[in-house]
Amino acid sequence: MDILDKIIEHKKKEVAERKGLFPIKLLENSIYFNSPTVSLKHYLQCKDSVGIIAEIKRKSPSKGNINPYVDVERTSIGYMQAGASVLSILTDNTFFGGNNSDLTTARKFNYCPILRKDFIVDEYQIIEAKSIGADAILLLANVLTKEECKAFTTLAHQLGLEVLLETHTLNQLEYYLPETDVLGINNRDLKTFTVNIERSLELAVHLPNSVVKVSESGIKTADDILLLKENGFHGFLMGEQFMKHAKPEKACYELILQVQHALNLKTVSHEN
Ligand SMILES: O=P(O)(O)OC[C@@H](O)[C@@H](O)c1c[nH]c2ccccc12
Repeated sequence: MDILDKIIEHKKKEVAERKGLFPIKLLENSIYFNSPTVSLKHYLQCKDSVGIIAEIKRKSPSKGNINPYVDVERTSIGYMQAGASVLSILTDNTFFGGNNSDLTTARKFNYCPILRKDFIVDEYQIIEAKSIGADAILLLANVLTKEECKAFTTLAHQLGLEVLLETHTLNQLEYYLPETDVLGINNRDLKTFTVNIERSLELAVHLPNSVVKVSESGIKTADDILLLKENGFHGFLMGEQFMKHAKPEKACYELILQVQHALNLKTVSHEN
């Protein structure tokens, strides 16, 4: 049994418990349940932003503790002030140290798209995502059947949420549907933890330009982002590279400055 199997087994038990503790009727009473959402797809296509999806990740199965006591209010606001386009908040507690209130805290203080990063195995979690203030959910092709992905996408849209579909292999690109909002390519193999951003480049050539694409995991430098941008990526999901610093928002700010500087230089040299 690999780590992904363990996570999913645990998640199914957790969801069954939560359904008992917080029935759907209760979730529907949340102030966020009927609130309008902010479009991830739209924000990722804004021409004047770099496209960073900045993540709050306290720990991970591959790295252990990264920043267990992060101040979510300060860091989420700081990420947005740094020029990030989207926030990604891990809400899984057992393996990633996050929780639903991290997302709600980020929601209270920011007007931007917020991705709920968790392992969705049940429709209940999609309703829960809306009730805690998320704008978008992650669906993993690694974990779900094509039919489940389709049904979960339909429910997400009914609730006003967008879907980031995460893939890792060529076969999984078949999960992409016309109604999928954003396609993610995870550079990390969730079963072995090997990370290589080449994975994004290899898979992207099989996709039409019109697909909004996000490269996820293992992104470290401005050069990584420039390379991915040249290959048609709109979004860059980054966790550890920021979170390993005491002030993740400062690392985010510096990286965005570097990318903007490189992009400006490029425009100037094209003009000459
Ligand atoms: O910390 P990194 O290497 O920058 O990766 C961020 C993000 O892509 C990663 O946390 C992630 C991608 N897909 C996931 C699915 C579940 C949990 C976590 C993830």
